[in-house]
Amino acid sequence: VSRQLSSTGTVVVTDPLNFWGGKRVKPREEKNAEPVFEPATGRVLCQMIPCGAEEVDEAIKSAHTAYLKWSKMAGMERARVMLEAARIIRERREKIAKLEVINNGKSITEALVDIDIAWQCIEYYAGLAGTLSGQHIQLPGGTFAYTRREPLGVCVGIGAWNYPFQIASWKSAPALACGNAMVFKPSPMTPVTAVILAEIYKEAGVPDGLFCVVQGGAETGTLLCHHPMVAKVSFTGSVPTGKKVMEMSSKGVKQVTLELGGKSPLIIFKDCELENAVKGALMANFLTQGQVCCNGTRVYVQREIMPQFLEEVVKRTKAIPVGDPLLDGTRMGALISKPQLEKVLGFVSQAKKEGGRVLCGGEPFVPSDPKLKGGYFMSPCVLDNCRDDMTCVKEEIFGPVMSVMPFDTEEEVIRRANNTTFGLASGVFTRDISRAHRVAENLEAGTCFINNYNISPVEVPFGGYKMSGFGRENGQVTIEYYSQLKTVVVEMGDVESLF
Ligand SMILES: NC(=O)C1=CN([C@@H]2O[C@H](COP(=O)(O)OP(=O)(O)OC[C@H]3O[C@@H](n4cnc5c(N)ncnc54)[C@H](O)[C@@H]3O)[C@@H](O)[C@H]2O)C=CC1
Ligand SMILES: C[N+](C)(C)CCCC(=O)O
Repeated sequence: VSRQLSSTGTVVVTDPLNFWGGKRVKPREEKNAEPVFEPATGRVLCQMIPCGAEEVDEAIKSAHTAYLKWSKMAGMERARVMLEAARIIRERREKIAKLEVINNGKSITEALVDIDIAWQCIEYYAGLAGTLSGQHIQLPGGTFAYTRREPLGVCVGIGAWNYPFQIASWKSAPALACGNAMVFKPSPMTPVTAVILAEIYKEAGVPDGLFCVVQGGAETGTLLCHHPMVAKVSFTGSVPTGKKVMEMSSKGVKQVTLELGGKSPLIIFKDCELENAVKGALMANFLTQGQVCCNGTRVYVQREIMPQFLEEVVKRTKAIPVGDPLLDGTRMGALISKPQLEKVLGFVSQAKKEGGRVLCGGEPFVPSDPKLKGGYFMSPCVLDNCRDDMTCVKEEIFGPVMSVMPFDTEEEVIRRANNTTFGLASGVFTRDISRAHRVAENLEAGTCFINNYNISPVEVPFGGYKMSGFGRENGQVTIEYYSQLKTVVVEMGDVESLF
């Protein structure tokens, strides 16, 4: 993609977006096609044509054929192929990031980070592929047992639209490292980059079919979850859909990993380093136009420093350059869709009705560039005067809206922070190290960031408590979620029969 071709408002994708058997596959029939929009312009970027039952079956069978070869390869050999895939992604990061921006609407600065995290994830699990092993257990009389760490088989990945390429990598890297194959279904709103990952794996040398991409929405997702040859489903998305995925998977007793939503608390104590706390609050709320599952959208600020905090956070929020996501200077692009923009703006008006005060933003934003007139932009919003019982504080907004609330004591703020059905992430800013670790211990969430927010090194496990899901992505522990133990018992004496 040349510089000219890849500017905002110019790209049209016509190549087939399905991938199995080692190549892109044209949809069998064009029916039920849905237009996919470029968020920054509102223009049609391509058509998403969902896969039906026969296509899903073909993809899964192709994955199974690849699994039979791949799972028999040495871990070190799988590692070599994965390292090559990571290298190719690194080499093409600009091109992939641009397509991600055109399809998703986030800024190029962020998309480049996403692509870097993607190859790092593949590199990390390549490093673990050669270390997979079991245990040797000694039993009386020289008899012994050993365990083997074996793959599960064909795994399904179902992704959300906020981190399309990164999610496909977070799911496929540990799956492939363990010897599994994966059939991945991107969100119907972001179908264009997963197939590039499939091509790169192929180029790096995986057996044909090892990483397949099927396009589609709920129906295709349902077919995947019900397919008898699928061993596991790893899902990223909303809580209601996650529940359905779990229910469907239960019919075939399939393993599930659920990365669901959140309404995470960020707690800022008066002894914090204020400038860092303000930066942390921005990182916790405004990445990817606020459409991030682990965002710290309930910002609790100790009363004494509330005025200084608000002044600084509002000043910086107003200064965020919103606009053409492909420009290097842009820090906030467009939301994923018109309905999503309307939904988020609806949360802001509801907050006003319930007594919230808009300190800045919260309005549709029309960039001066005429080609962006139809884009789904809004100005990032800070809401003050919020209470725990307000809709904007209870529900996941999935947009650039920060709700700020005062608190007085540590005990009080922990109780309020935990008063939610979600539990994905949390954060605390303080210079008191005992307090920091005590708060981290007492918060009911899968991650607690101390004196930062939303950094996600691939070495670190990521996942939810409570209704934010279970299972983990990233880190060594994820090997457990993509493998199973076989116990082999070896008798060295005679059989002592009871009969
Ligand atoms: N926490 C998170 O990471 C995310 C939260 N959301 C929230 O969910 C709202 C709705 O967004 P959606 O993209 O519609 O989320 P969703 O949870 O419905 O979709 C996520 C994925 O699941 C697939 N899917 C949908 N129904 C399915 C079914 N019955 N069986 C199998 N797969 C199915 C979708 O095609 C997509 O690939 C957003 O406005 C946002 O608030 C959305 C995406 C990610
Ligand atoms: C990369 N990070 C931590 C900002 C978000 C990743 C989780 C997600 O898929 O929303």
